Amino acid sequence: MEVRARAPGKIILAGEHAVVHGSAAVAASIDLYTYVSLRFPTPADNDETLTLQLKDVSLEFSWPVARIKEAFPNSETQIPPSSCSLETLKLIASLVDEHNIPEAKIGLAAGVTAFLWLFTSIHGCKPAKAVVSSELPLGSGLGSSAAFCVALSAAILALSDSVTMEFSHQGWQVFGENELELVNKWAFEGEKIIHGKPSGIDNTVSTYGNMIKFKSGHLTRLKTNMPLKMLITNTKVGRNTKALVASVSERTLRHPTAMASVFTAVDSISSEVAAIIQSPVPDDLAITEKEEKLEELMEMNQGLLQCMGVSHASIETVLRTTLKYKLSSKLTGAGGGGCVLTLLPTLLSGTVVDKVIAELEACGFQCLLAGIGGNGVEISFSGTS
Ligand SMILES: Nc1ncnc2c1ncn2[C@@H]1O[C@H](COP(=O)(O)OP(=O)(O)O)[C@@H](O)[C@H]1O
Ligand SMILES: C[C@@](O)(CCOP(=O)(O)O)CC(=O)O
Ligand SMILES: [Mg+2]
Repeated sequence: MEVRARAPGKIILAGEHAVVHGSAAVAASIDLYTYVSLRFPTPADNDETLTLQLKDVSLEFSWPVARIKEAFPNSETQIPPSSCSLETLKLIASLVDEHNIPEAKIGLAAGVTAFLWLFTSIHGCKPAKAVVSSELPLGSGLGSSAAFCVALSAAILALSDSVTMEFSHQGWQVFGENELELVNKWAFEGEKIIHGKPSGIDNTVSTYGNMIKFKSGHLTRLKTNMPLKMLITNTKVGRNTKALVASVSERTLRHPTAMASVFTAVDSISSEVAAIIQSPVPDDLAITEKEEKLEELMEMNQGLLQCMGVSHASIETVLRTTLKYKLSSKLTGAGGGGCVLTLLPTLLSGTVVDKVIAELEACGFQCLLAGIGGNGVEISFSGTS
């Protein structure tokens, strides 16, 4: 039997980085997904390897199960989810190192390590093949790392004894609440391996979908009927979330009082964004007023992200370009390059949208309009057991 899982990427409307330090943040899922298919070989396959195929980067990693047992002698299935100790991380890293990942793609090692930790923790040392592909740009602020961990955790758990719910064998299906909680906890452990110190917002919004407020590990699901359209501009400047999160923590150590004020300001912005998004929208005038408030809050949040040191020349170019059309923007995700959000007001003409996209693309950026607030992780079965 083969299981497929798909988990969405996300945008952060307010509060990135500050959320790692206890402030509130608001995020929404987007309709771009990471897909994982997982199957166990049949006896006829005579396959004794654990394989991870990463289609987006055209790499495949395969280990004989005996080699994993040898490198990792104390591996045991973990119930409930637990963190990967430093010692185990080193053992897994030695398995990943055997594959000589090209230097330019070294950021992938953390993802491969997360896979090995999630798989062996849930299934032990067993042959299997996982195939990953994504519609998300990797390392761009749209939460590819979280979607990777959520889709992997969902697929791995779906074929484990930890999930006992009955599934029909047709189309994409959602897990029950208990299963979602388990997927989210495991995915968080994977994100820890990739991000170092994640807040948990990315894996949570990828698991549950829709729009959420997140503070100190606590999730509030937001209900909204406000139409929200965002242009996503990928500067295509590569960066690494782990390094950016660490740089904000270092600045916080150097300037604890000033940074505490920055984080408090972001907390208020996120709470206001959540309140605006949730309040009823009786008419077009009310929508315009709300959009104007959101635009101002996005600009304020961007200013504070600059204070944290995570903006970038490419991000500033997007801000200046969109401002020419009186549109407000902020970086989304870890910054340092990556993606920028621009609010597209409901009454904005299509011609202006086309012009701003043309100007951004002429700078070498890539624009996309994704659907916001769809389902979280889903799974689908095929084949017979
Ligand atoms: N589809 C994928 N295939 C392989 N690795 C992936 C994939 N998606 C995410 N990753 C892992 O996540 C890392 C990117 O995560 P991160 O720096 O947090 O950026 P973001 O989450 O904003 O995309 C990659 O370097 C890789 O380790
Ligand atoms: C910077 C941060 O707030 C979001 C990172 O998102 P991304 O990996 O850049 O998509 C980190 C976190 O919350 O774990
Ligand atoms: Mg990430």
